[in-house]
Amino acid sequence: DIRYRARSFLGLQLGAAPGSRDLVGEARTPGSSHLLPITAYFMGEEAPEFRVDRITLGSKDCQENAIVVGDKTYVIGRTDDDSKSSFGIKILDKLTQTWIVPTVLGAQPPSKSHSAILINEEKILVVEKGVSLNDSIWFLEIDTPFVKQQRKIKGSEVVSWSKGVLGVAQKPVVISGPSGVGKGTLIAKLMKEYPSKFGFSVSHTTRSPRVKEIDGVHYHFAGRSKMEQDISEGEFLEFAHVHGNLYGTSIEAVESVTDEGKRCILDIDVQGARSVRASSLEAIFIFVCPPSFEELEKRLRARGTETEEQIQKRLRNARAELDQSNSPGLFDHLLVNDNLEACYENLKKLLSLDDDHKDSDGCFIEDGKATACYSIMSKTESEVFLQSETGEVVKAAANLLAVDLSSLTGGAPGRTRGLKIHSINSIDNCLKGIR
Ligand SMILES: Nc1ncnc2c1ncn2[C@@H]1O[C@H](COP(=O)(O)OP(=O)(O)OP(=O)(O)O)[C@@H](O)[C@H]1O
Ligand SMILES: Nc1nc2c(ncn2[C@@H]2O[C@H](COP(=O)(O)O)[C@@H](O)[C@H]2O)c(=O)[nH]1
Repeated sequence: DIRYRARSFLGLQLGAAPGSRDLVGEARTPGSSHLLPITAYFMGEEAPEFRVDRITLGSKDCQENAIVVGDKTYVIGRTDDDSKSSFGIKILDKLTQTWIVPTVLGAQPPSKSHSAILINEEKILVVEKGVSLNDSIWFLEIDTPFVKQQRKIKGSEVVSWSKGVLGVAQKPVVISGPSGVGKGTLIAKLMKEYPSKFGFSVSHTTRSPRVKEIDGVHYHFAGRSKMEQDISEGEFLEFAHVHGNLYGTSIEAVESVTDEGKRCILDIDVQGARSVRASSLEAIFIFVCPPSFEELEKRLRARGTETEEQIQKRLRNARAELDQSNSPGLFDHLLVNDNLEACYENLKKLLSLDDDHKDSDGCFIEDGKATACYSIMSKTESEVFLQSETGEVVKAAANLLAVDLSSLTGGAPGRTRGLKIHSINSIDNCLKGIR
């Protein structure tokens, strides 16, 4: 039913009289020439300035989608500007009756034509047409933990693009512990033994390189102002002031490892671990303890990389970090690094125990690289159905795809991993799902 489908696309109440709190537009349903009279009214008046009056959903000239989420309406539009086209996003706040132009974080979709649907209070699914299926699934994060965090930092409205990635990656491993406990030593052993399985998240830091440290390998050594600017532009998953310097994990540092099909290892302090815990990145958190405070001091001195003043600072901070290792819900595992070999064996055991996520399972689409032209047809609680624009719905059941929403896992901001897509064998299955 065209009206039903248009309503579920837009989240709008159709046929509402002027004066009601409804948004308005004109909707053309996929494969149909019907135009539905939807005129957007707001508090008795037409919405000002950015009026949504030409929504042509699912057709080639798709320009705008309006998605209602509580008191806000997100308008996702495509703007053609000289030779370049890009996404424009505006938010209508019903309470204040104002249009807000949010800061948009993350790499944006290719901005061809698209369809969109709200999948939960945190994310809008956007399906791009005329690109490969691998590149067609995007999420506009509107209220994920990452967006909430960025909103707080910027003090203004923020949304963030996140690309859907087929298949499930293994959870990254966050390793924390006081300076000198042996985190780097344990990670180096792991990377040496399993070079194709694990990849190191190369952090940024404002501290000076030590002898033998290589820029881009051990750290990205950065100037403070550039790093602060990149942080304010949302490029970092987490950052913290540690022992008098700024350290941070860029989103790219984690995603480049995961994109290589490797399990990402992060060596970060306790503040950083807390931030990652609060982010959308699902990870395993390990705290490494020294056998005693005296032994920690001995190792730090024996390493010979810090001045006496820096050693004292690191030891003071170590006490605070050790206190926080028991914070409820922060660390999943504690490892005591007394005998190095024994600790390393325990680390390996612990990591293989969590081997429940196999790489790239659950994707049933054979050719994700072929150019696809799908638009969103409908949604159930756990799946979104996509219809090929080149097929006729009733006859060509193979042209229907289901995106499994239950399988999504948080990647670092910028990617949503765990996408499973399968073709619908029978139109009946699909219709059953919709009903
Ligand atoms: N189990 C161990 N027994 C004795 N020495 C160790 C052990 N583990 C690591 N070390 C030594 O302790 C020193 C500190 O180790 P490492 O640099 O790996 O610590 P870290 O936790 O990574 O420190 P930071 O947080 O400052 O980077 C190194 O000289 C290392 O060789
Ligand atoms: N929050 C973050 N902490 C980090 C990051 N990279 C490293 N660290 C931590 O800093 C201290 C000191 O490291 P050092 O190399 O100067 O000895 C140590 O505890 C690391 O775990 C980061 O990106 N974010």
